[in-house]
Amino acid sequence: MSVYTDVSAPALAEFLSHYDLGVPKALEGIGAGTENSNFFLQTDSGRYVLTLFERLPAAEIPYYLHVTEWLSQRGIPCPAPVHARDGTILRELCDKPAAIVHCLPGASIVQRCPSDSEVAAAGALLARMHLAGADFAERHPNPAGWFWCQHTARRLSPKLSPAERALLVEELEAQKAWPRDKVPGGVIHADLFPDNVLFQDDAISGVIDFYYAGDDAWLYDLAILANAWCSLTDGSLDKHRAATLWRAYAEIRPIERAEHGLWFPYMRAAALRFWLLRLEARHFPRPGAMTECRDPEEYRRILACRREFC
Ligand SMILES: Nc1ncnc2c1ncn2[C@@H]1O[C@H](COP(=O)(O)OP(=O)(O)OP(=O)(O)O)[C@@H](O)[C@H]1O
Ligand SMILES: N[C@@H](CCO)C(=O)O
Repeated sequence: MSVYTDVSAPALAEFLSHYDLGVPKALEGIGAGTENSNFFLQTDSGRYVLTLFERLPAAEIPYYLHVTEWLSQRGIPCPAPVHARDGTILRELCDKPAAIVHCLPGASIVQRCPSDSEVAAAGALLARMHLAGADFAERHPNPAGWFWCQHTARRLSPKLSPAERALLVEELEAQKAWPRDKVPGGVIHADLFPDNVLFQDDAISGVIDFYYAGDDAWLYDLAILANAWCSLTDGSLDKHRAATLWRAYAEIRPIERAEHGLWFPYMRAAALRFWLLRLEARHFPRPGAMTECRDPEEYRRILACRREFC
């Protein structure tokens, strides 16, 4: 569970006095998620999500809120920020940057494999999101892109076992040659795992958690989905599900010839990135009241399996 900061009733009341959202009825900490403190906020005008940003510097947060506002205005079901009376979308609560966004209906898939139709829906939604974000003007390099991977690998190295360190060194050496800017790209979500997609009546009703979004290759975003939605327990790729994902995506954004040869390298690059992300969370944990740590081994296994393809 992840709620790093407790919000008292007086602090909430002061915060809400800047918004036209009516009287607060309930504030409930959300257990899922690892990065921020999230709360369902019920007021007499509706249901919202209150986020206190625990990791991101305040200066970077407006980008994420602008992206979701832009995409939601273009038909992507994502959490549009609520504007305070003075027009701002980012304020401060308990000495943390904080925002209120609209609460989306539906529930994510938990403790089961996504079905073919759910995988296809996720692929199609990702393609729509890429196209909807194509004209978004703010530039923001992928915060967990190649530069971050190299930096995090150096930071983690003394904490790793000899076998983990050897794997990391080999991967950095192999992956440094792969092109990252010669293929179509733009805003990518970069964390579209099943827990960040809400379904209602078999259709996607919400895409959440844009706090890793940034500019990168669109195919790399699809590779993140392939690992997250189409991996078996042993880390191997369910090729049937991956083909379903690819087809559904390509029907909406046809994949260019230059991208085809990068499909497997990008899955491997995406596996490395999430292995590092989880290792970082394990070896450099943030102090938190309730913290869920995801297993780095899952992504080490996925990485080991993707190495067999390229
Ligand atoms: N706009 C929203 N509408 C409905 N539910 C939401 C919304 N935002 C967040 N949630 C709920 O809160 C949970 C945690 O949110 P989120 O995934 O953004 O957490 P996080 O800590 O920011 O990130 P991460 O998943 O990367 O660790 C989600 O699983 C979902 O249940
Ligand atoms: N989706 C990431 C967590 C960061 O949002 C993971 O599964 O490691």
